[in-house]
Amino acid sequence: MTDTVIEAEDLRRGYAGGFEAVRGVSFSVARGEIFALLGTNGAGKTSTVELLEGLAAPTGGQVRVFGLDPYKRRAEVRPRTGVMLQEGGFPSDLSVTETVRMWGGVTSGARPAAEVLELVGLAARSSVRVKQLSGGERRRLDLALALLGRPEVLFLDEPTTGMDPEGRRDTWALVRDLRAQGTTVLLTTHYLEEAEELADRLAMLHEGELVLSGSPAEVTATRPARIRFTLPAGIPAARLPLALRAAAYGQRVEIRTGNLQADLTELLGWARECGAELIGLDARSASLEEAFLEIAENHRTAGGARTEDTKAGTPR
Ligand SMILES: Nc1ncnc2c1ncn2[C@@H]1O[C@H](COP(=O)(O)OP(=O)(O)OP(=O)(O)O)[C@@H](O)[C@H]1O
Repeated sequence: MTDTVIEAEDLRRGYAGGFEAVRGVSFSVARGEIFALLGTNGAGKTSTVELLEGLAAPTGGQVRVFGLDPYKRRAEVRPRTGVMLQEGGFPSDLSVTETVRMWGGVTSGARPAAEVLELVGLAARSSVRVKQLSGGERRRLDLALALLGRPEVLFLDEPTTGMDPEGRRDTWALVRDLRAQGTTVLLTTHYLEEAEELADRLAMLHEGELVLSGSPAEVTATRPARIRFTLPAGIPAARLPLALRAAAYGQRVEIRTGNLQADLTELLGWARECGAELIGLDARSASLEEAFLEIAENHRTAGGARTEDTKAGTPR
C-alpha cells in the first residue's frame, strides 16, 4: 500500500477582497516521492504550498500532512517538516555558522551546524557573514536551515533560484540523496529542467487550477516530437515524402510527429535514396518546457478553458 504523506483535496484559498488564488486543487504525494508544482507567475503555487505548510487555513477543501490538518495540528506537524522559503530573511550581520546555530536552538533534534553546512556545500564559508554571501550561497543557507531538523517532508520554494549551474547540480544531487533516505520533497520551481531532472511526478497550476499532472515522461509523451534539418540546395522540400512534408521555410524543414522513430526512419531512408545530406539534423522528443509553453498558450487563447486531463495525482 502506498503511504500518502501529503494530500490536498479540492483545495481553495481566497484572499481578502474576494480573489480566489487556489480554485479546487487536488493531488497527493507519496512517502519518498519528489513532487514538483509548476506554474506561470501568479498561478497559485506559493498560495498552495503555504496551505500545505500550515501557514494558513484553506477557505475550502482540505489538506492533510501525515494524515493531520497542518494548520490546526501545527504543533505536531511542524517538527516533522522542513521549509525552505523564497526569502530566508535572517540577520545579515551573523556568520553562516552563527545563523545555523541560532536556528538550531529553536529546532528539536537539530543536526550539528558543521554537518548541515557540509551537506549543502557551505562548509568553507562557515565564518563568512550572511550579507557577504552570493545569492546562490544564500539559497544553500536557506536549504541548510530547512534540513536542520532532519525533516520527513521538505518544502522547497524555488530552491535553486540564483544558483550557478554547479550549485544547481549540487542541490539536485542533495535532493536525490534525501529522497533515497526516504524524505518526501515538494518543490516549486520556474526551471522546467529542474522538474524534469528531479520530479517523480509534477503538477502544473494555471490561474489557481491544476491543468496537468503526471510523471515528466507521461507529460511529455502526450506532446509531439520534433525533427529539424536544412535541405541542400537543389533538393526542394516538395521532394520530401508526402507524410513528412510538414512545414518548410525555404530549405529549412520542421516536422512535428507523434511517432518519432517511424518518421525518422522514413526520412533517413529517403535521404539515403536521393543522396541528400540533411544539414544540422536534429530530432528530439518533446521537453517539459515545450509542454508547459503549449499549455500556457492554449489556456491564454482558450480564455482559461481546460484543455488537459485534470485528474491529479493518484499515488504511484
Ligand atoms: N495576500 C494576498 N492578498 C491578495 N492576493 C494575493 C495575496 N498573495 C497572493 N495573492 C495573489 O494570488 C495569486 C497567486 O499568487 P501566488 O504567490 O500563490 O502565485 P505563484 O504561483 O507562487 O507565483 P510566482 O511564481 O510569481 O511566485 C496572485 O494573483 C497574487 O497576486
